[in-house]
Amino acid sequence: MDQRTVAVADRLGKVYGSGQAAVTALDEVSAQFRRGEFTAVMGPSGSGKSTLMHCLAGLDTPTSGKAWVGGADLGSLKEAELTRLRRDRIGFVFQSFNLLPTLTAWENIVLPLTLAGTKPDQDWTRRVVDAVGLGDRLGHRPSELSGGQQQRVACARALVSRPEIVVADEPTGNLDSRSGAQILGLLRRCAKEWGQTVLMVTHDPIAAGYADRVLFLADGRIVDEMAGPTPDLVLDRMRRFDGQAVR
Ligand SMILES: Nc1ncnc2c1ncn2[C@@H]1O[C@H](COP(=O)(O)OP(=O)(O)OP(=O)(O)O)[C@@H](O)[C@H]1O
Repeated sequence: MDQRTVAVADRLGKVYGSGQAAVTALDEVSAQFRRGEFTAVMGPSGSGKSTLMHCLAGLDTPTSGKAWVGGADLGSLKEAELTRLRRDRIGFVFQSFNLLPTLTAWENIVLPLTLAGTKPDQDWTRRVVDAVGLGDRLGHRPSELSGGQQQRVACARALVSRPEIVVADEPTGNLDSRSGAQILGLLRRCAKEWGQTVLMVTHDPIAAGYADRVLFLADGRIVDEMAGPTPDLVLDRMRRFDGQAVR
């Protein structure tokens, strides 16, 4: 294994339900994710993108195969160890922001530290807050912020504990293109400047163009990989998903 490998999917399989109702969401998916690498995961609806991310981030348990993070086999961890790993090593950004409405932007950002009972690393927190560029909006509640600003708060919250891995599930799905570009630029910076490993699910070829590589899933399998993606190349590849719905 490459020394820079931070996360590994090793023949991951996931079957939901059983018998006639069984759905194979992942079918022997193997992939490695390196430090400082920004990977986009694409594929038709239902191809297993979210399931793959959730298994890699310890939010879901695979039916077969293994997920490794930082040398730890997630399947061998006790629930408390898994919770700690998720808290300390993985930052999550979701399409729907998931901010707490009663807290200010600043309180939302430092919430993971408050819950963990740790003091913010002042220097790092300042860098994160500067990077998301919320300026004088830190005292506002989510309802007083635009969607783009809310997602920037969510990104800062994901980054404040300085995780090795940032997992983003359609982070720009609810944003206009300008706000989306700010989020994507920030995720790129996480990888290039701060050496974090970024995994992003997206349906958008423009978003995928910010990544270092794209993994294409179909029917729970990796069917292709593209290094140095551009929106045009990605769009081209998506059109070739035989007869499958492409959003
Ligand atoms: N909790 C669940 N119970 C049963 N089936 C599930 C569950 N979660 C996902 N699935 C099924 O597993 C398959 C893969 O789902 P997944 O959400 O990973 O796909 P996706 O590529 O992320 O889709 P989308 O782009 O629509 O979000 C789908 O057929 C889905 O219906």
